Amino acid sequence: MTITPSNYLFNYDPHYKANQLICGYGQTAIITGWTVKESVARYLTSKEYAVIGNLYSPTRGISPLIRNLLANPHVASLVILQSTKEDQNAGGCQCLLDFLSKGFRAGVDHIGKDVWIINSNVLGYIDIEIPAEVLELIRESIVYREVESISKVVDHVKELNKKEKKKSWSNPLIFPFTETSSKIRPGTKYCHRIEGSTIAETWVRILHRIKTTGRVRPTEYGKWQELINIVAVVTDEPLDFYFPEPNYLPIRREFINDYISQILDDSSQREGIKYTYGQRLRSWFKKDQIQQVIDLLVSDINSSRAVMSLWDVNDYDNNDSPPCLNHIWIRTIDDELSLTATFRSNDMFSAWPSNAMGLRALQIHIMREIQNRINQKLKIGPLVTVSQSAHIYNDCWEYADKIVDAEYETICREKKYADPSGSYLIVIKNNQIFVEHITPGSGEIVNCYFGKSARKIYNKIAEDSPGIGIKHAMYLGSELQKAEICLKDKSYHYQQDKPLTVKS
Ligand SMILES: O=c1ccn([C@H]2C[C@H](O)[C@@H](COP(=O)(O)O)O2)c(=O)[nH]1
Repeated sequence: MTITPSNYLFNYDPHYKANQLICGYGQTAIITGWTVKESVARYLTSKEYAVIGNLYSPTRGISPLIRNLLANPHVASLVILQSTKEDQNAGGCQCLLDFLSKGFRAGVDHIGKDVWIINSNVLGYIDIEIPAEVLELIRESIVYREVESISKVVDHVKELNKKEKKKSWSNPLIFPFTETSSKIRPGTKYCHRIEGSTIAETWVRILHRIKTTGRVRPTEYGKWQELINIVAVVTDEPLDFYFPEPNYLPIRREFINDYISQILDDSSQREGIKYTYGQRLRSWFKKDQIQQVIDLLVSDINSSRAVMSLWDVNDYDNNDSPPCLNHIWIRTIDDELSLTATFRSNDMFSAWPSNAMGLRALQIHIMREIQNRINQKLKIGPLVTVSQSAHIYNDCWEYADKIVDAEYETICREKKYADPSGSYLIVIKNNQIFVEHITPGSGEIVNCYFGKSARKIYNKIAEDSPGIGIKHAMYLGSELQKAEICLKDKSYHYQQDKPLTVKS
């Protein structure tokens, strides 16, 4: 009896990101880049491929892919699909191709960890735990082809399946994987208000908050650390966007224009592309919602009906990847145009900075369009994002920690004096502690407190002004205690903001 090639079955056994892969029984691994993997799988039978999976990031995605291939040495060929703008921006597939054709060298990643760096114009890393000779073995043993459309993937895979089956090029090889753990402090689970002047600053504060108090929980993608409802308020992102020097954000300025177009511009439905936010906003519901909001606010700048919706109730039934960004509200107050957006689920490490920049671009666009049509000067107000599941995936924990270690202290050191809750002037008068509460900037007196006990006064202030800044509250506690000491021990003289001095 002759055995036809299709009778051979190989079991693909994924060791990493198993639930993100479509596994089959053939010898060809298909890497779909940013194209939805199911849109390739539907044209093939499971005997025709070994595995089908996405490759998003050259720094984080190539290592698990190579580890899985080493654990499955029956894979003889790779078909690498690069067909979307996102593939060009992220460069994952290009970097993988460069690994195969140009190799790699020893180096360190941007947090100082030893890694293999791929010889490519795109920055890509491979875990140092995989020995160099093993990486050379995989480069010599696997054949590969780059293709630019789903139909070409299918044709090529079918062609490969006509050929003789190949012998495995090695025994399965598995290498250790160092997973970083997290020391978590107690903290509230729900609703965190995090404010920063720029997207970059706010991002570092978000990373710090999730890494220190977020709950670690399993998800279908592996582990992540999560807080529920992070309300991020970006107060002063400049119109041309701030990128720190050196840039510690996970995005580059060149990437942002393409991303902005995904939020601002309509796009037609294409196989393999999930959706774009622009499409949801401009045409999905047969209305241009961005234009609706502009028209509404031109006719009534105070309207509280400026809502854009991206969530379609049908997403429950027929969308494997329903939009993470769900609602956007525009609201003007004191001539400031603010934008608030809600996300059902938000990857705060890899996605939030570009999400925030895209939304800021939308906010600027809407403000300028309204400005052009009305006789009223508008200012750009804050950008607010509400992320219901605000999470960081475990493969980013180490990077997140390094960024927090490098940047958080510096950011916190920048003094911000203006507490929107106002200021407090403390003196000793008539043998009592006397406190005046004044408005920020204009300094009008709105309330006063007096008594002999610091504790009673600060408790009352905390009850009256629960929105007071945390550092401001701590400062007031220590100032009031100093005043109480001076009241009790007449040899000391009290002066706000000055060290305790003995009266001469
Ligand atoms: O604009 C986006 C699109 C996706 N994601 C992240 C959130 C989740 O980590 C993942 C989507 O997974 P699901 O919730 O759809 O399973 O992608 C974002 O943060 N922002």
